[in-house]
Amino acid sequence: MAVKGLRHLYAERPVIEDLTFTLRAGRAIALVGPNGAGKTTVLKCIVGSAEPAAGQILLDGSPIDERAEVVRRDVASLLDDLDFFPDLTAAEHLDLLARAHGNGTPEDLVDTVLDDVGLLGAADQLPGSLSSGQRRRLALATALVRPRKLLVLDEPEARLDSAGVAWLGEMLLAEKKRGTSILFASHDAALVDAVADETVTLTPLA
Ligand SMILES: Nc1ncnc2c1ncn2[C@@H]1O[C@H](COP(=O)(O)OP(=O)(O)OP(=O)(O)O)[C@@H](O)[C@H]1O
Repeated sequence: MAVKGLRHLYAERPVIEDLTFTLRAGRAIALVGPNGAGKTTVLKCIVGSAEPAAGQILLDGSPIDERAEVVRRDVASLLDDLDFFPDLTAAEHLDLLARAHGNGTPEDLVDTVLDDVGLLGAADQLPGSLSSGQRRRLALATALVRPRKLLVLDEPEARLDSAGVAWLGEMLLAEKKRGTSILFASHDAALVDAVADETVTLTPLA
C-alpha cells in the first residue's frame, strides 16, 4: 500500500499536506502525533470514508476504491466503535461476518478467534451486556474472522486493559508474520515500539 502526496481539507482548512509513505506486506506503520494532528483523517482517506483533496492511495499499485470487490476483500479496518446488532450474540456476529466474507463453515474459526480475544466465556452474550472493553475486543475480532491483506486500525488499544494491550501487540505481530500489512494510529508508545517497523509522525497544521 502506498500513499503519495496526500492532501486533505476540512472546509478549505488543510489538515494533511503532501503525505507520502509506503507500507510493504508483513510490515507495520504507526501514525503518531498529538490530538488533532490528522491521524484519523489519513486512515479515513485510506478506507474511503474521507475524500482526499489531492494525492493517491495505491493498493498493489492500483488506486484504492472502497467500492471495488478487491478492496472490500483485502482491507479490514476498525476506525470507530462498531454498531452491533442488539439481538445477535458475540459469536453470532463473528459467524455472520465470516460467512459474509466467504467462509461458509466458520464454526472453528469463530471459536478460535473468541478464545484469542478472551471472549469465549461471553460467546453467547448480547452486545448490550458486554463491557466497553469486551465490545472493543469483539470489534477487533470482527477483523480477524475475514480474509485480509491490510489492517487499518485507529487507536486499537482504546479501552483495553493492560492484558488486552499485551494481547493486541502479540496479535499484531502474528498478523505481520502471516503477511498482513498493518497501518495503525496510536498513542501507546509501548505498542508502537513493539509492533511498528516505522512511524509516521503527523503534526497539527497551523
Ligand atoms: N468532520 C470534520 N470536520 C471538520 N474538521 C474536522 C473533522 N474531522 C476532523 N477535523 C479536524 O481535523 C483535524 C485532524 O483531526 P483527526 O481526527 O484526523 O486527528 P487525530 O490525529 O486522529 O486526533 P486524535 O489523536 O485526537 O484522535 C483536527 O483539527 C480536527 O478538529
